[in-house]
Amino acid sequence: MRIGVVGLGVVGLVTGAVLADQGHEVVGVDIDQNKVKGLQCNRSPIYEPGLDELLLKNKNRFLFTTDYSALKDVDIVFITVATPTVEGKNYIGYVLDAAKTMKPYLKRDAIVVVKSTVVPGTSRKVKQIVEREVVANPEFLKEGSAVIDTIKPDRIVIGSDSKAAGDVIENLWSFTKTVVLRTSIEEAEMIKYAANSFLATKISFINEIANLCEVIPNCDVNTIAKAIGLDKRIAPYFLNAGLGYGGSCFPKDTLAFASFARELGEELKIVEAAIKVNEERPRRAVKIMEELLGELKGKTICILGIAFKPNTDDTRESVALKIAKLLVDIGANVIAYDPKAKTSLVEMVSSKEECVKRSDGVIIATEWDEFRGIEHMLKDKAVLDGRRVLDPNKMSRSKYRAIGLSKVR
Ligand SMILES: NC(=O)C1=CN([C@@H]2O[C@H](COP(=O)(O)OP(=O)(O)OC[C@H]3O[C@@H](n4cnc5c(N)ncnc54)[C@H](O)[C@@H]3O)[C@@H](O)[C@H]2O)C=CC1
Ligand SMILES: O=C(O)[C@H]1O[C@H](OP(=O)(O)OP(=O)(O)OC[C@H]2O[C@@H](n3ccc(=O)[nH]c3=O)[C@H](O)[C@@H]2O)[C@H](O)[C@@H](O)[C@@H]1O
Repeated sequence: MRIGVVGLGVVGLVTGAVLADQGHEVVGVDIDQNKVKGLQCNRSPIYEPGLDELLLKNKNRFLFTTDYSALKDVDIVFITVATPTVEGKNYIGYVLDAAKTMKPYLKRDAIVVVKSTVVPGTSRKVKQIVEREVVANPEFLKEGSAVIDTIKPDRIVIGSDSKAAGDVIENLWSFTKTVVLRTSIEEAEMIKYAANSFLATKISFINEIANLCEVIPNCDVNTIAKAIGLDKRIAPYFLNAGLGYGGSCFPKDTLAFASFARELGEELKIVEAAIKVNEERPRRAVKIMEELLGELKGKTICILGIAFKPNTDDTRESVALKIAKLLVDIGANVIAYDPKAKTSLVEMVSSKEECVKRSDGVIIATEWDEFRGIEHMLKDKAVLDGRRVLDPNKMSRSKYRAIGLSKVR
């Protein structure tokens, strides 16, 4: 089929690349000229495992442009533009702009698919604008495993008014051989927010248990998480205690969902509590460093990992950067190392060895594999293992703290 993808971020690029790999002719449209130019020269704007290879392999089937008229022959067009949270609310301006701009070029029977995360009611607005069938097909991929998540998703959600339009999209994704849920448009939009909010809540829940473990002797949150996760009703996933959730989605989507509910006169109390717990994480990390090192003004703190999670160069809403900012504000010197991500907020150094060597204290903020097994490098340093990558038995008792591990052991 001929497919359009509007918005070439993680979701648009991966969706386009995977569909091109299935033999479809795909055209990607973005308003960012630099991004499009780079893609035309085979330069991917993001690091995502497997994506470069897929783009290269399908370079004749996935073309890039800033010109919306390239959508004139497409059978299906995905809207994958950004939907940031602005002043606490889901901003759908880019989605509506994309819909308005594409409309004059679309074939009469083209199907418009809303893949961006949008509050219930948005896809129906898109339908009014484009005057074509609209399908809500939310995306559940994770950064760092976006390609594999798109090829093998846990489920596909297809919300549509028209059975025929829904069938076309169901058929498009049939190669994934996964469970398909056919829903109303509004249910599909709601499922996305409910899923992200539930996952964020799971993380905040275990982070509160971690806080409690730290003030009880002989307690390790990892043992608690493992044991509760063996109950099939709880499941072992998303129970890694740490410095809190970051990234381009959980923080923005939980906020937007809670304020969307409030506008309708409903309070999502649990989601609001999950947000509050998460917002307190960076300050807690700084407090632990203060307990280890005393006043941090003038001290050098090395942050290992600034990406919001491993295997990505994405630093959007990265907890590491929030901690860095707090440290800078209180007068600490902050240096950081990350295998892939960059920032201009603090000095980046080129190796973990240099970062550690120059520091008084070390915070492990992202669980990159290369930070495992480095206990020997950390002797004589104050260390906060914010992502539980170190072996507590190999660490000094007085200068080391780990999230969710008793202060007194
Ligand atoms: N990043 C992720 O892991 C996931 C993101 N999502 C959702 O998917 C959507 C896209 O997210 P990302 O790929 O991270 O976005 P992104 O922010 O990385 O990229 C969005 C792209 O849209 C482009 N854009 C904005 N307005 C445009 C317009 N009118 N016409 C054409 N292009 C336009 C921007 O230039 C940018 O390149 C968001 O709604 C997000 O919540 C859903 C699941 C996973
Ligand atoms: O809507 C989205 O954009 C996506 O948001 C998340 O994906 P992503 O943000 O890429 O990454 P996650 O693996 O979910 O991690 C998010 C944050 O939670 C933290 N996290 C995750 C799991 C855990 O157990 N503990 C924990 O602190 C990570 O460190 C990271 O900062 C969801 O997992 C995806 O299903 C969803 O599609």
